[in-house]
Amino acid sequence: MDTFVIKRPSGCAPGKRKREDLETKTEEIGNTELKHDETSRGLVQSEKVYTWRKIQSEGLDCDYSLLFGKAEADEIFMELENTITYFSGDLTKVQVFGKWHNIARKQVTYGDAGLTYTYSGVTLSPKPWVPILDCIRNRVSEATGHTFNFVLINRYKDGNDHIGEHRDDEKELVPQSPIASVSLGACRDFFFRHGASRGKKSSMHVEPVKLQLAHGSLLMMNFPTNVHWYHSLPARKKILAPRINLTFRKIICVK
Ligand SMILES: O=C(O)CCC(=O)C(=O)O
Ligand SMILES: [Fe+2]
Repeated sequence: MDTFVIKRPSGCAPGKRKREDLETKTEEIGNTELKHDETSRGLVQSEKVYTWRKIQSEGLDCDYSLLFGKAEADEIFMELENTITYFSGDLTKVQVFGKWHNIARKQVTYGDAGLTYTYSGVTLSPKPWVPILDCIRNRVSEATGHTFNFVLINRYKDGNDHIGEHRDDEKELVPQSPIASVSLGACRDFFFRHGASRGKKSSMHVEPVKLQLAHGSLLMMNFPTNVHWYHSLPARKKILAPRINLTFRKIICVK
């Protein structure tokens, strides 16, 4: 009888990473089901099946799913806490209308060698990939079919930390590429507001879109969301637990 070969390219929990290409008939199931398809050669392969929620409005197109079950998400969160080192010094400040402010969270970037991007007027190179980030990135690619060469990580120590309204519309991004936002830790509210309905002189009324980004979730922000819509993660004083968000992006490679 043919062997059942189950490829596990996506195990992100630290103890599971080396078990790729393991030959087994049994499989652990996290938050996702596993689909086993028998091919004509009798080879059985496994594939995770994700349940997606489509979020749409005028020029907004997002997909939301749980990428990791609780146990795996807990392990990934701990591994990130143990391995990720965040920016310090001047890189923890941003300039808004000429004035310097401390950002209300910690940040760092990782990515492919040779990439550069501009952050608050400074051109930087991302840190090199580390195994836990490779694992998460692979899982996102497996779930979405998209590839990414860069990640911006934000750490919110508690509900006081936040990010103000902005669009992810940097000129370094590959035009029309999606942004994949993975959330771990405390569940937080996340808001989208249409650019034309912001402020007192808004030209039209479009209902804001409010989401909750759960532990282990993936939010795909597809084109043209970031053309028309601003997003934010407001402060929530009652939240005491930390949260880590990773936005995987595709940056233009100029070599
Ligand atoms: O923390 C989040 O969910 C959003 C982060 C974000 O908008 C960004 O990094 O551009
Ligand atoms: Fe953003």
